[in-house]
Amino acid sequence: MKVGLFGANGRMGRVLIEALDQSDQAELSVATVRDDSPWVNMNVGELAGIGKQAIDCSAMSSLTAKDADVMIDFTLPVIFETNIAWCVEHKMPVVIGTTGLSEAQLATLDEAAKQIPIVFAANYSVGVNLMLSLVRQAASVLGHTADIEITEAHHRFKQDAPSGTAMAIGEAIADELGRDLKTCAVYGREGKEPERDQGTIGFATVRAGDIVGEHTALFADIGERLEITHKASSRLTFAKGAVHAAQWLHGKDAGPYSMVDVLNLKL
Ligand SMILES: NC(=O)C1=CN([C@@H]2O[C@H](COP(=O)(O)OP(=O)(O)OC[C@H]3O[C@@H](n4cnc5c(N)ncnc54)[C@H](OP(=O)(O)O)[C@@H]3O)[C@@H](O)[C@H]2O)C=CC1
Ligand SMILES: O=C(O)C1=N[C@H](C(=O)O)C[C@H](O)C1
Repeated sequence: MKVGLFGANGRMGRVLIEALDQSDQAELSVATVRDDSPWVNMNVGELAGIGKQAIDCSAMSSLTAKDADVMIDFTLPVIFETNIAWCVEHKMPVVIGTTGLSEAQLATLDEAAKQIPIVFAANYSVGVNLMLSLVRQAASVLGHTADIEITEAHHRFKQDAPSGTAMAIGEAIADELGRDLKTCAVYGREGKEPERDQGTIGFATVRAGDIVGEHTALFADIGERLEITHKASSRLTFAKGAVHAAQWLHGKDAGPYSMVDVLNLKL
């Protein structure tokens, strides 16, 4: 199966090249970069630091529908519309990992999924997708009495906050409790504040150094607290999950799919 990459030179793009090199079933067939990128014609293996590979990076404008069976897109929201429009126009299934998408962009994604198969997940690790079930269970038992706080930490280069995963954890907990995250979320605190409102879900963000990605959901009452934590120590975890998703997506009907579908995690 032929897999293509948008944004081959990004942090995730480079580890996706590595994950595809390690895959027995998926083969990297095209790796795009901006038309004016210094990486156009750079060998993908040399870009990823894994030794020379069969193909070089291509300018985005040279991409054709014959180049891949499925595309993978881990880029930034600024280029999201361009990439998804290309996939819709060329009837190309796509695995999307870009986070920080706006409400309008999520609506565009839903519209596109009426025409092409799309896997979209804020986090492609098995552990985080299991965590999304565990926090629901914790919320159903403790959530009506405990204070709920979600904390996340990432590297200094990350451009969106809170992380997509933190938002997905918040959505899962709010959904389980019948709350609307839009109205119950509190993002950071500063200065003099009234006593904590138990109906809220708090978010706190750390950006530092080279932290790959850490998330904790805290359920705290008087006398006890439960913390559910996931720590990613390698981006290869996300990349391997995305390659797995691409293989799973190949041949599927149009529709929106999640990593829970890919992993069949109906817990
Ligand atoms: N779902 C998941 O499991 C995970 C999701 N992510 C998400 O993946 C995304 C990428 O992360 P990361 O690799 O660290 O980010 P990087 O900043 O390292 O890479 C971003 C990529 O997008 C490209 N890009 C940015 N702006 C433009 C533009 N205007 N036109 C064309 N290309 C553009 C960059 O190309 P250029 O260098 O030329 O600008 C680069 O290839 C983020 O949204 C992150 O949150 C990350 C890890 C896991
Ligand atoms: O930007 C990152 O690096 C990551 N982004 C994703 C997110 O926003 O949740 C997933 C992972 O934590 C790494």
